[in-house]
Amino acid sequence: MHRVLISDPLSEEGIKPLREADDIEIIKETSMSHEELLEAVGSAEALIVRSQTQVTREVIEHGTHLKIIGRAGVGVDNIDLDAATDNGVIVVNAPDGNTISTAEHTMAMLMSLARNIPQAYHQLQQKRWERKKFVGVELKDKVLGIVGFGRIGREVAQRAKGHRMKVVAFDPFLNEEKAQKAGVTHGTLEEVLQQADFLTVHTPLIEKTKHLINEEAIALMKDGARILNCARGGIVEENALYEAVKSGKIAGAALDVFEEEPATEHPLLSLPEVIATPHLGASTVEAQENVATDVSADVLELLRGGTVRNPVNLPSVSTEMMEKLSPYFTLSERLGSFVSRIAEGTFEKINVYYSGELLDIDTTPLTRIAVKGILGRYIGSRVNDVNAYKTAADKGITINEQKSTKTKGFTNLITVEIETDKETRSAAGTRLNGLGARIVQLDQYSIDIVPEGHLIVIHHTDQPGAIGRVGSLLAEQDVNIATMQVGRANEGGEAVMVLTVDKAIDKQAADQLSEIADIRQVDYLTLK
Ligand SMILES: NC(=O)C1=CN([C@@H]2O[C@H](COP(=O)(O)OP(=O)(O)OC[C@H]3O[C@@H](n4cnc5c(N)ncnc54)[C@H](O)[C@@H]3O)[C@@H](O)[C@H]2O)C=CC1
Ligand SMILES: O=C(O)C(=O)COP(=O)(O)O
Repeated sequence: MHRVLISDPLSEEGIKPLREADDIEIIKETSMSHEELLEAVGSAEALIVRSQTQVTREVIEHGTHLKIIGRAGVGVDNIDLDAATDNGVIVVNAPDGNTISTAEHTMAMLMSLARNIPQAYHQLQQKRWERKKFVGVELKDKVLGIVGFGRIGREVAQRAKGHRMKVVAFDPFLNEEKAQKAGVTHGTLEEVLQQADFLTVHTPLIEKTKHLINEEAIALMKDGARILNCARGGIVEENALYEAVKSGKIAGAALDVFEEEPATEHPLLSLPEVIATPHLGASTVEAQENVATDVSADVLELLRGGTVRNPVNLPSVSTEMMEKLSPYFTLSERLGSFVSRIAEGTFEKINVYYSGELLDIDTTPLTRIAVKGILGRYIGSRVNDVNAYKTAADKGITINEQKSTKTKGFTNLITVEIETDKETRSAAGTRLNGLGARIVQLDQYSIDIVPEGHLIVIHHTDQPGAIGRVGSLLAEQDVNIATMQVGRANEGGEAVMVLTVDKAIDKQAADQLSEIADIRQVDYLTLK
């Protein structure tokens, strides 16, 4: 008998297949204390949650029999994915089931915001017939700025077009062609901020999107613009939003989510221009049935020894293959992270070439992990070697894996290349006997760096003094250079410097480096 613990409210209709299974015992306890959860998870093979239960490392480690965590919804930011992976627990979610409901909720919030519906209703309840106070704005011909053009962002765009709004969207995976197909205008983040009358965010909450809409971003927006967040608390910085609404810079905001939930005492709720719902985006009969059905199917499948449809963290390689491939996993992922960091533009194609002793083995898992390294720049921990291909396909990125007999003198060589709408960039790496992994080529330049720690990649014109100026500027920042590799196409021509440094530099230091004469591009990253 497999024990399944359900710790958040889930649709009974959706979990019917689990209820009806002879080999499943369900424990549904939706108001457990932390201690009760720790105890209950101890005997469960599956844990199914929504956004409420915080599935921390402590919870996962108490789940000594846990095989799978099912998230009946999209965002997995309440689940410690690293801890799940470390403990061999597969995490699955339900990425499609609540898209429509959340898009519809966003539209409800957009219209309520434009017409002050909650505020006016509140006044009526106080027996006040207020008409002058609640003059709204039309949506027609207004610009809706969308940040994050994934499943929900795209659905919101379609509906906003129905209201004859102009939609301008930013997403690292969106280019002119895809935008045109969707009938929206493609913009940079700055352009979207500058043009939006209403701004709505639909990204995951990951390191890169935390406080994406902060004081600086809001300053770029039109005076009197309005902001919506029906994605995750923390994408819009709450203090910055509070100050902007208080000062009148932002005319109003609609929030379904907060950095800390429940958020009944939040200062934003004291502002009359702010309307809010208690994380209701996915709370419809239909969405709840969809996500519960999807997650139940995966849980049932896995507990019976099958494969899951919506894995979030699952590394699935046979033990035998693992032995051959494992020395190359880290190298592949880091090559992917490295190239993705230096490539500019919208990613369109990923090419991975293998040669030498990698010619005769199935390198697909390595390609997947290279793709994971690349997409991780934008999607964070939600992409893994299992879902990397699907995620790339969803984003319209083609993956091409090739075997090549060109070894360039190495016994094994992996080359990861990204084609964007602007350029093609590549890096090649090898494992040297006894010395570990090395990145040996960046575009046309031969280099030799260990792919770990803090790196700075500088593209410049080969001129006397350039290296010295970089060294001095980093010294001023108290950044110690551990190694430096320089490559150039020809004397006085295009050149590259790759530095490993003892501590990470920040954007400000990188900007200062870019201001040095003859320097064209500065990228910095940490490989770990
Ligand atoms: N309020 C609620 O009840 C619900 C909230 N959500 C939240 O909505 C969000 C979006 O969900 P989906 O559309 O289903 O996910 P999705 O994965 O289909 O789309 C997310 C998009 O954000 C983009 N993105 C990532 N980093 C970005 C950046 N720095 N700038 C711009 N775009 C970036 C990705 O490329 C992707 O296209 C998630 O945070 C999810 O948790 C989802 C369902 C219900
Ligand atoms: O699916 C998501 O990401 C959501 O935010 C929905 O959250 P919920 O399942 O309603 O607690």
